[in-house]
Amino acid sequence: MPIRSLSVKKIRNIDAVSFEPSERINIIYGANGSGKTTLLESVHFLGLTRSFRTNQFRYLVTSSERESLVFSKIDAAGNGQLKPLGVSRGLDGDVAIRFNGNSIDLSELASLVPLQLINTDTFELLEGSPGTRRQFIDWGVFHSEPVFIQLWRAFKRVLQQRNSLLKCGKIDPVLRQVWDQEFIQYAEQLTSMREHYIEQLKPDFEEILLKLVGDLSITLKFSAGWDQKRPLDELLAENLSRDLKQGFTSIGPQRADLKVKSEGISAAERLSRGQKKLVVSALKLAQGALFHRLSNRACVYLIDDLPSELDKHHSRLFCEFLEQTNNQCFITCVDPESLSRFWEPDTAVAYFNIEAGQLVQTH
Ligand SMILES: Nc1ncnc2c1ncn2[C@@H]1O[C@H](COP(=O)(O)OP(=O)(O)OP(=O)(O)O)[C@@H](O)[C@H]1O
Repeated sequence: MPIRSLSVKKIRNIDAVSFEPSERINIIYGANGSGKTTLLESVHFLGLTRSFRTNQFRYLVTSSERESLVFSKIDAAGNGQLKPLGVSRGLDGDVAIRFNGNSIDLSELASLVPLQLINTDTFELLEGSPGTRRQFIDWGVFHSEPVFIQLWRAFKRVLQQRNSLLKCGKIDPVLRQVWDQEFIQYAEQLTSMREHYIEQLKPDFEEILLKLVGDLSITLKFSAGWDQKRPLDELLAENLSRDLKQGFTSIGPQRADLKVKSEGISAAERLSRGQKKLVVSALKLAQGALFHRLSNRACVYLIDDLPSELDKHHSRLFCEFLEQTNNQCFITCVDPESLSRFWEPDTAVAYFNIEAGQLVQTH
C-alpha cells in the first residue's frame, strides 16, 4: 500500500511540506527538534487521524493554527492505480476522511492504510501493561478477521452492562444469567480469533527474530484472560462475590495477555535494551509479514530512530531485513551515514533532510 505523494499541513513544526516518497525505503534525517518524528506522526495521522505521541489533538496541530491536514495519493490495491486520500482534523473536533471522492469512517481508513510503528513506545510491548499487548494482538485480528470489529464492539457493550450491574452491588440472578450467556458467547469467539492469530504469527516471528538477532530463544504464549481448562460460566459464578465487591468483571478477554519470555523468564526482566528493541521490532515486522501473507497487501512501516540502541551489525541486519520485504518504510535517524551503507544499489532508497520543518530530498 505505498504512499506515492504526501502533503502535510500544520502539524507541529511542519507548516507545509509536499513530497513524493520512494515506494520502498525513505530515510528522513535531521538534527534534534527538526521535525523527523513529526513527519512519521503525519503519516500516522493519515492512517488513523491521530498522533502516536499525544492523545490530545491540540498538541499536534501547529501552535496558533486551527486545523491539520494530510493529503496523499496512495496505491491502495497495490496495482499501480493511485487514489486520493485526505484526512483533516480541526480544533473544534471535526474530522474529515475522504478517499477517492467519498467520505469514509475510521475503521475503513484503518484497514485502507495498515501501519506498523516502531518507536521507543514499542518497548511497552515487553515492559508495559497487558493492554498494550492486547492492542498488538487485536491489530492483527482486526486486519485478518472482517467480523472482529463488530464482535469486539458487541463484547465491550456486554462487558459495560455487566459491570454497571455489578457496581449496583446486587444483581438479579436471572438477569445475570442472560448477560453471562452473551458474555461467554462473545468471549469464546474473540478468544479463538486471538489464539488463531498468535499461532499464525509465531512462525513469522521466529523467522524474523532469527534474521535480526540470531540465536535468541524467545517464546510467545497467549493467555486468554481466564483459566481455559475450566468452563467460563463456572468461573464467572465462582468470581461473582469478588466481582460484586470490586464492581467489575475480573476474568474474560478484557484481561487477555501475550507472555513474552526468554529462557523461561519474562523478556522484560532478562533482555538488554538492544535485544528488547530487536524482539519488539520482530513482533511488529512479523505482523507486517503475516498481514502480507494473508491479504497480499503490504503495511507501511514507520520506524523512528532505527539506529538508536543498536550496534552497527544489528542496524545492518535490520536494514537487510527491511530491504528483503516489499513494504514501504519511513525511517528516521539523526545521521544518514549511520544507515547509508546498508542498502543494495538497486534498492529504491530516498533520502530527505528536514530542517525546522522544511523537507528537502538530498538523494
Ligand atoms: N504544536 C506545535 N506547534 C509547533 N511546533 C511544535 C509543536 N509541537 C512540537 N513542536 C516543535 O516541533 C519540532 C519537531 O519535533 P520532532 O519531535 O518532530 O523532532 P525530531 O526531529 O524528531 O527530534 P529528535 O531528534 O530530538 O527526536 C520541535 O522543535 C518541537 O518543539
